[in-house]
Amino acid sequence: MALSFLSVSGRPSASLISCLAAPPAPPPPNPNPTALPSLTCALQCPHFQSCSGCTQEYNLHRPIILDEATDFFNKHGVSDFTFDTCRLWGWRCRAKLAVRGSSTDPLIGLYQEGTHNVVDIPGCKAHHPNISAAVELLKQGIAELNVEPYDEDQGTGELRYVQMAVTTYNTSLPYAERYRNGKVQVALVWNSRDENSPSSKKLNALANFLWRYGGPNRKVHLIHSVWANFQTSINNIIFGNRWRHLLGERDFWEHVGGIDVSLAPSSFGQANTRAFDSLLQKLQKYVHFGASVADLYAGAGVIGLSLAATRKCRAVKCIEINKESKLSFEKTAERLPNSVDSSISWHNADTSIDPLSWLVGSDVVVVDPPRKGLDPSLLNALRTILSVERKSKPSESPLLKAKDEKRPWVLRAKEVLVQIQSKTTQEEGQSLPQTLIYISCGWESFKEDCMSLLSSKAWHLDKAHGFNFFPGTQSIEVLAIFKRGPRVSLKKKKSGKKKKKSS
Ligand SMILES: C[S@@+](CC[C@H](N)C(=O)[O-])C[C@H]1O[C@@H](n2cnc3c(N)ncnc32)[C@H](O)[C@@H]1O
Repeated sequence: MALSFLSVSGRPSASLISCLAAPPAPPPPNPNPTALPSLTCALQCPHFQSCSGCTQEYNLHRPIILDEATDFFNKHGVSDFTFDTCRLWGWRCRAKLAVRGSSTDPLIGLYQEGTHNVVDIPGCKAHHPNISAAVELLKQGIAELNVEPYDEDQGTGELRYVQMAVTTYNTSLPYAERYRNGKVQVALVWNSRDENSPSSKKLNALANFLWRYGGPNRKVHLIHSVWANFQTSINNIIFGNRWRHLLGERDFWEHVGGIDVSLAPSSFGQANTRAFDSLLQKLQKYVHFGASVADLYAGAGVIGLSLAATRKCRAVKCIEINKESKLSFEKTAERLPNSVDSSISWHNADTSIDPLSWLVGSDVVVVDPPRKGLDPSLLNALRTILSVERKSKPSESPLLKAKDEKRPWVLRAKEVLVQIQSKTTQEEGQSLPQTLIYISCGWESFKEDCMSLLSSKAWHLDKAHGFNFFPGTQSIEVLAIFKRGPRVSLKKKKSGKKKKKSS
């Protein structure tokens, strides 16, 4: 269904760009063709009132905050903000679901708003359809094998949560069929310390059940692999530290941003694969060929490595706090085309510790923080970047200071865990970034960080784009491009040129 470019009278409007937006069932015929396309972009989900996942039922192509975002960017100098409506249904390729109820009547879904009551959500309109199919299969396995869902009050039971992730990477299928035929990596969060506990027999039986009825020997091959995670803590943290691969392919590949990407179940992965791909393609245009890039809050380094491959970056440095992402980074880096000749590194570090040291030597810094936004120390380093540059005599450069660092805990935090050298020698420069690319899933924190950056006068907003990463919710994903220093108005630019000519 093609969505038109809409404008709301009396206010600047975002250009709406539509991509594949297939409804779950054919929409009812529209008796009034002049009416707004609200009904054709409706969620049509029976769980809407009870499940906390979606908060917007109509106009999925126009999240409620879109007008506010358009106004905000316009006020800050970006009059051509665009919004990509993306896929409206079946977009979620990664879901973490609670397992509660009883073995005869298991509930697998999200909490009801403000409670810890789990709402069962068969046929959820946001989930990739194969996640829903895998959940149904899991329920059958739970009932048949008498698996006890977790009881939060008592701390008893066996299965606490399940994470389902869909890979649409299947090069043996034509591109148009890959999404529909995605396979599901199932990670079962088991209420025991490790695989040696007495209940492990049941865990293995459940994994075998999924494999027998959803694995490669079935007409429809649904299950990609089965993993176990062991978690006994009584807090709300979903995953424990111990992971075990049980069945199926160990490696989970996806293709986004022009590269093959490996994602372990323990690493961060974007929920909306197709929308993320659109964002990466847009982002690449803002990075010049041969740039040196710092990718902060990097996860498994998907953004940095995609830039290394598509923008022939001189250097890419990824900084991530979760050490579980290291293996996925290494696998992805190994699969980069041979033509990639960047100096690439992945650091298991906290961006908020000595953040300036991560910025030095990069032309472009990409930040993709969690919903709460930038760490205050990083925000401060970005705000004061001009003064650091001005004050720095060559002998006092931030880079040299970083090299003189002696504090063992700071040195430990900066340890390079993965290093791939470029074939041609690349000297790390001492420059500070001229471009800041901010990717945000938290609109409120983004606004605050953005205003703080602009008020410092160290940066101005150059471009901004929105992506419908979470249709049916209040959230959008923002890609904002900041450039160093104050905005140079077009008038000034023109008069500057004239002066040059006449002199
Ligand atoms: C929104 S995710 C983005 C991941 C990655 N850019 C991607 O698109 O796959 C945010 C990431 O920041 C990491 N993170 C959170 N706080 C951090 C910190 N203080 N320093 C470094 N990484 C951090 C999280 O572990 C997570 O992987």
